[in-house]
Amino acid sequence: MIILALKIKNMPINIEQKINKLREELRMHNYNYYVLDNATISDYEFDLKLKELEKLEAENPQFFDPNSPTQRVGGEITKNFKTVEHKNRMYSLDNSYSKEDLQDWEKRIKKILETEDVSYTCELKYDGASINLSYENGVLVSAVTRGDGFQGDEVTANIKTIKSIPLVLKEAFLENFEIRGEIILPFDGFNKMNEERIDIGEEPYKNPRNTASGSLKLQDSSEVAKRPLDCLLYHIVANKNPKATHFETLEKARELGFKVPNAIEVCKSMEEVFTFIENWNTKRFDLPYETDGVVVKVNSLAQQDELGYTAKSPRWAIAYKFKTEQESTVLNEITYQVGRTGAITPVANLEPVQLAGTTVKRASLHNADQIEKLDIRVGDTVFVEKGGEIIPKVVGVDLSKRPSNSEPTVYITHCPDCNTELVRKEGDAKHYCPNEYGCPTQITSRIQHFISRKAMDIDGIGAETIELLFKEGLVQNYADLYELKEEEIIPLERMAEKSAQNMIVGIEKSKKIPFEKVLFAIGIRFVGETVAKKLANHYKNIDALKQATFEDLVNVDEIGEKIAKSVLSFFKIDLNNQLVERLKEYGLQLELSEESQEGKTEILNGKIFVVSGVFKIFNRNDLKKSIEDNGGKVASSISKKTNFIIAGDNMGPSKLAKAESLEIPIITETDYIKMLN
Ligand SMILES: NC(=O)c1ccc[n+]([C@@H]2O[C@H](COP(=O)([O-])OP(=O)(O)OC[C@H]3O[C@@H](n4cnc5c(N)ncnc54)[C@H](O)[C@@H]3O)[C@@H](O)[C@H]2O)c1
Ligand SMILES: [Zn+2]
Repeated sequence: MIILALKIKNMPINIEQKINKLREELRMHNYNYYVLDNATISDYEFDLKLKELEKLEAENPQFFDPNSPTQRVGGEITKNFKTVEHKNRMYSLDNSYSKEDLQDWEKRIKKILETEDVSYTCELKYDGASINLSYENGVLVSAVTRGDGFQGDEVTANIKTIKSIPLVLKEAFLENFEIRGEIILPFDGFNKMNEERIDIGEEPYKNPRNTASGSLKLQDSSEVAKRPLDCLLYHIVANKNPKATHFETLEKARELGFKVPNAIEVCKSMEEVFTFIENWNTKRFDLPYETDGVVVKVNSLAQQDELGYTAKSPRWAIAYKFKTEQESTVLNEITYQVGRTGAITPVANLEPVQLAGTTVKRASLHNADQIEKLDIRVGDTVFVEKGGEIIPKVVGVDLSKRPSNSEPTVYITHCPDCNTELVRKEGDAKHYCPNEYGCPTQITSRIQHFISRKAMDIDGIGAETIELLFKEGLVQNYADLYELKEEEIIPLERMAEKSAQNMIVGIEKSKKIPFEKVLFAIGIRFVGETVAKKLANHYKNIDALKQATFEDLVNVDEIGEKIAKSVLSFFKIDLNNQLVERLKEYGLQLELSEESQEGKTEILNGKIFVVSGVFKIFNRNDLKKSIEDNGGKVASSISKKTNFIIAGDNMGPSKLAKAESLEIPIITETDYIKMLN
């Protein structure tokens, strides 16, 4: 008896605790996902937990809390932007994973509407970050993120860098309205950004969605402008919408100049909705961007009004989530690749398996932590997923199929290539081979980088030829290329007189490649194409760059501490200096050419400018370019060395105070133009 009473007494407390624990957990995941753009569990796992909480709350209404993650849109506002209240709330969407869920939804809405006569629009669910654009008299006036649904971050300046978003509409449409869409990063652009990151030895970005969302939160719009973001629109909010249906409204949006994808259909029944879903479940892999489901919406706007909203989502819409393309297969072997910067990447060699239309044999295992976290072992049956990334990834292990003699994976301690002991810096997920100048793969990858299209663009030599030349002892570094002789090359495997000649011609031609590309080619870590261009324009020749101090470097516009340190350590190494001197002797361009100086003047003669605020005549980047083209230099922050500050509207108060205390003249853009004339 006593035991029973205790049990009954304890039960509600347990459920309450369980509910609170789930709420806590979900709040943490929301924070990781929306604020840090770095989720630590899969969306599917997240959705399961949310559904579990929904169920517990429905069964135990006494624990209702308006602040529960089931009652609120998951996002948050950040402190880095102006917080703006939404005129019309922004909602999330209810999720479903099965046809039954959709049929239940249909029943619910038909019951509320008291009619069988409902048609739907089906759209794809674009995977990015939601945005609300406000137009007044045909002009874009603000762009705000969803935030917590009530208020969001005002990111107008960043949004204006996205070329497909019309700043002024083709025709007037209502006095004012809002249009909502998804900021996405197409696969192409995402993969290109990652190639560049890998190129300079940075960890690649995880996935397009996080990267798109993270890009919106960058403080520097010129950085955002470099990212190939796009915006797909799906909803107009207007007081006096002249259209009667959602579909017609979207057509109108398209006419106004917005990018509204074509994969939209009006469906007269759930059967037609299912057909749309099935079609796009496979066709979506041909799209240039990521989609994670289909959004089904009641087409009639009058019916939408009648249905209204729950605390979190419209009743008139529901998302159907695609299942991620996943297959299981056997992991035969783990091999380790050495990158140009010495970074080690573990690779899963798989029993070939068909996945999303391609045969997959290899998949990325990321790093030692990932292998340990998932306890991945050779012989395991593993789950492989393919997203928009070039290389598929292993996401889990089917433990029920683990062989009884399986052994935990022991990560390598020494370089598979040169046997040097690997190192791991604090805060870095990857292991590195520190033998930068002796490790064969690092040597050949550096030469391969040197000849690559974006660098010296040497025709007639490919990556394999470099390996061959290295193996044969003909080149040890990129400078050796310029000593190669035809008669040395001809006897090599798979070489003929013609190909040897082509190589020599290609190498000779590369002597004309401009300085900024040479600077990129010599492979200073973190100096990518853009940074190389910046440094070349600022320092004009390699010797000036070599003499730059840390303070000089970090004061160059857009050059941070990491790059500055890397430049300094590159020139601390004798071998690098010897190579650079040799390149100079061979006649490579180690200073800006006269041609690239054309149209440029020396009027500003080394004067250092700091640019601050928003400008009317120039856009910020053009202003900086103009300063550099006329012999001036642009610095990132105000110091004693600054000669002038060109101030636009909204110059930051701390900059203003600093300028005044150092008595540095503050001029307008008009003053600047006068200075040039
Ligand atoms: N893994 C994690 O830790 C974690 C944490 C939080 C949230 N999540 C995931 O995020 C999702 C929840 O995020 P959410 O609240 O933004 O909901 P959601 O992304 O599932 O759906 C709502 C959003 O879909 C977007 N959308 C795209 N195409 C659309 C279209 N054609 N029509 C209308 N809207 C369209 C809109 O921006 C809208 O705000 C869930 O899938 C969840 O799994 C994951
Ligand atoms: Zn090595």
